[in-house]
Amino acid sequence: MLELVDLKLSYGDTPVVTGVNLKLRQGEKLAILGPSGGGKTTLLHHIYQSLPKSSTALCVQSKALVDNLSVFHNIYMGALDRHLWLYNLLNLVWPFPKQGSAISLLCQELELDLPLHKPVTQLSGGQRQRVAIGRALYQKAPVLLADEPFSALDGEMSRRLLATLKASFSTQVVVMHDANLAREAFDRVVGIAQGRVLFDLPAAEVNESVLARLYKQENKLECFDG
Ligand SMILES: Nc1ncnc2c1ncn2[C@@H]1O[C@H](COP(=O)(O)OP(=O)(O)OP(=O)(O)O)[C@@H](O)[C@H]1O
Repeated sequence: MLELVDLKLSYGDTPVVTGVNLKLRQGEKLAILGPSGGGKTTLLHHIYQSLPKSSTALCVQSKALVDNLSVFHNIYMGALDRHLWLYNLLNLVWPFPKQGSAISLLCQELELDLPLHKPVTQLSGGQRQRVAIGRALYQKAPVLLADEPFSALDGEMSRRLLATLKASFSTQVVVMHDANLAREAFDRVVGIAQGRVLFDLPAAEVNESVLARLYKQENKLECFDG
């Protein structure tokens, strides 16, 4: 579904991703791990640009929520492309019961016990993340690209929500910092540091030594395969 060959990305004259080769197959669930500043978000955005927008839900910190809108409106935005503009406009002004029930059910699934009309500015960081996940789920696209979607949630809730995502998105690329969760819930794990792919392994082969080498790459860069 996507093959990146010798990919290079930069901001202005500063290269941040170099020589990346990466294949993403349909139905695959891929986690991206690596030290801060290593190029994970930059790579994820490039992947988003390379895939058809109609089949891809993006859940990233920078494009998170519209602050002056409610939980309902922020989640409903995921479905804007499925309806005509007039339906969207009417529903945004005066939510239809059908959309209200569907979003209410989704919130229950996300363990969000909140009034749907509550402005998202009044939510905690973890609640906001779940609204953002709700919007991605409401888009009903087959592919999910997400950047640290659970960073503000506890480990157990993250596990439960990952199971929900697994059932809803056949293909996933998720940037995360929790290596245990990455190994448990994904098929493949890619390790990135200093803009390079240091390993690309089946999740079962990502052991402590592979992880230790990934996070100790400050001064030397060496690719390895476990
Ligand atoms: N808009 C930007 N303009 C210039 N440089 C940028 C920009 N965004 C990121 N960078 C730089 O590119 C490099 C890679 O950043 P990126 O956000 O992709 O890393 P990351 O692995 O996702 O980090 P983190 O885990 O901290 O989110 C960093 O050195 C960062 O400072």
